[in-house]
Amino acid sequence: MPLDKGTVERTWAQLSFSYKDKGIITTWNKKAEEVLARKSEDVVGKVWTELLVPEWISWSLSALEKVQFQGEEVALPMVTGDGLHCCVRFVVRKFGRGNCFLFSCGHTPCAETPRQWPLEIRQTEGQGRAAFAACDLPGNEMLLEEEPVYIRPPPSLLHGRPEWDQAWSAAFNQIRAALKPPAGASFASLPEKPLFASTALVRDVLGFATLPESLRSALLGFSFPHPEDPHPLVDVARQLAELCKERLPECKEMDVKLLQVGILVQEMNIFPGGRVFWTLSRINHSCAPNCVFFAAGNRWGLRSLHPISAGEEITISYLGEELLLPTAQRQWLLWRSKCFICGCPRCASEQDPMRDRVCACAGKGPSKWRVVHQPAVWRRQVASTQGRAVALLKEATEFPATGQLECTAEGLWVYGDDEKDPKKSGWALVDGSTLGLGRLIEPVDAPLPGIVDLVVPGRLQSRLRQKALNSRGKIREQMWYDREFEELPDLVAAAKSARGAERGAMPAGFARLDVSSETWSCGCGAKLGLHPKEKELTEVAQRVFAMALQDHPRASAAGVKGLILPEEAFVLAALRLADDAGQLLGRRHWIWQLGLLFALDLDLSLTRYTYMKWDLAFASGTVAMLLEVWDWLASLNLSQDPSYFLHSRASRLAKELERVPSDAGQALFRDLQQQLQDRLSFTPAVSLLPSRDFIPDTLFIAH
Ligand SMILES: C[S@@+](CC[C@H](N)C(=O)[O-])C[C@H]1O[C@@H](n2cnc3c(N)ncnc32)[C@H](O)[C@@H]1O
Repeated sequence: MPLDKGTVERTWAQLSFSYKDKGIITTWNKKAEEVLARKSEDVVGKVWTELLVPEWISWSLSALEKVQFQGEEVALPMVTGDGLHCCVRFVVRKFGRGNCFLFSCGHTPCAETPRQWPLEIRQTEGQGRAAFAACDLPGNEMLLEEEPVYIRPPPSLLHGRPEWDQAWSAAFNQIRAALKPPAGASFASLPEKPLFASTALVRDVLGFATLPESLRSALLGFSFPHPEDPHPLVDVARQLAELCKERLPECKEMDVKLLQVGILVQEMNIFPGGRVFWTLSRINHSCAPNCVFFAAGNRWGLRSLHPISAGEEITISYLGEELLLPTAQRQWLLWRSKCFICGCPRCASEQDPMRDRVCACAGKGPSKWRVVHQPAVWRRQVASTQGRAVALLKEATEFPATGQLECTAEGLWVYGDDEKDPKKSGWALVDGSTLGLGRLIEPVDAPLPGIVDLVVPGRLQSRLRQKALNSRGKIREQMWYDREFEELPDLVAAAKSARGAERGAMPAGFARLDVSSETWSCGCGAKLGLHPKEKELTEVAQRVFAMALQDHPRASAAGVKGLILPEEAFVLAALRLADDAGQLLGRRHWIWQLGLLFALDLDLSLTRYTYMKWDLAFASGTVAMLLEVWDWLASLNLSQDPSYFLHSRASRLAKELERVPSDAGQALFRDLQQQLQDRLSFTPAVSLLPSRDFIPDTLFIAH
């Protein structure tokens, strides 16, 4: 597809040479100077083949000879001014046998060794075109960089136009279509909601209508759903196209169907920041991708997450943190925004580990414990440090346990048995963190991972309330979440007691959702029915934890993007929701884990935007939450390293912790701090997901 010269000249590297004059370079623009680190004055007048990697000259010449039409692509390995190599992908414009114009549409990063263009685009069955590795590709490496072909006009384009009168608003607000999930989809039972027109779609229309003809036809070469497709977005695009044709001068002469397709093609292929890319926009989605889209300042590209074998499909994720949602929710989001039902290996799997749930069998603790605290620990009649002591166990003593566990505000307790003298049987505390001590006892066979139980399901909300909430004003109840779980005491008890067993890698006792039958099957042989409250909790949690919350007008006015200003009632209800889900479904369930992420972001925001100061106990809890989410992610075996989701949060927290005053309990805190540092020692391929900024209004008090 030919590209418009005027448009590409602005940003793309451009090289032209004269065939008549034996290949002498006649143009070399600023972008070419930047990509190939060669000044125009050093290049113009030279023969262009001098810029090719010597051993690839004849290969490059024959590749160029094979080009028949304007708009075809060719990848040429070139030497930069610094003596490095990169492979530049050019769109060819040939002008007879006189001159050859080449516009770059991407390049590999400069390196010592000659590079090959990493991928090829091929037609697939059922998923349109897709990208495949052209050779074996290394992991954790930049594969290519690109300039956008097209950028959607900014919101300012819409400011102050005479068309935005009452009649426009009335018609615009009428545009909607029912988001009816297709029958048989995993998300078919999710509630039906309308899809509305947005101002971003109006920008799509104006951007498309004002494009030069040749670039418009280039855009139409990207994928989009058929204009008669029953998808609600297609319907919304048609209604908006009709309105724009009627009301906007730029669209008066345009065909409605063309405007409709213009919206759809942008929506399907656009990347964050409203950019469409020549190559990146041909890459399909996977919920366990092998590459990531990379954006840093004015540079965009593709980075591999793992080594990729030649011929393997290259995939990226169109989702952000939503990757941490269960299958039905991910599929629903992708269907809503990109009009396809994802069938990637993660979605096609029979099981959904995001919905791991406790089975009563998981409540059994290890059967043999060893004292690791010096000089000794007490065993007590009841699970409380106030309880009467029944036995003193010296360091290194090993003792059998019944498997009974009890969770109290002081932490997890195990019931130790004394066969010779039953009077000495009793409860021992596992971790002394609430007393300013470290680990007291450890299982003999399966040491517990190093995380300390500082934040447990049921206590997330009270933790924040104690530390930072303003109790002066009466908090308005949130109507969207009112819990009624009293009818399920047994389950709560089972989930609570199972807490100790939920750690680290998934123990055999965990119930995993068998997607095909919508039941949980446990390693112990139990089959659990669909939890009646899970659906209800999921619906709310999806809104609260997994989707971008609305920008507050004040934040937008201040020009700050993505800020969230929650009401105190909202924050409390969100934490209560996580608490309930954690108690009912266990700590490995996604709602509890996303609740921890939410709470972590709140903590970071509170210390940034209020006068709240860290103290040792609170800061230890924040680190423990981060470490718990990290370990959960690691145990899920997603394609991304947990640091992908957590690195930027962890590094911000590590900096914050330097300000925490030291006092009693320091050993535990230092241990947590060290664990955080250890995880930060690995730099992720990209860290795309920074913490959310919550700007607490007047609702939080300073301590
Ligand atoms: C950015 S484009 C990707 C390239 C596109 N396949 C093409 O033919 O140019 C996004 C569109 O590709 C398709 N797509 C992407 N990932 C897919 C997947 N995992 N399964 C099915 N279709 C997918 C959908 O139609 C989606 O709207």
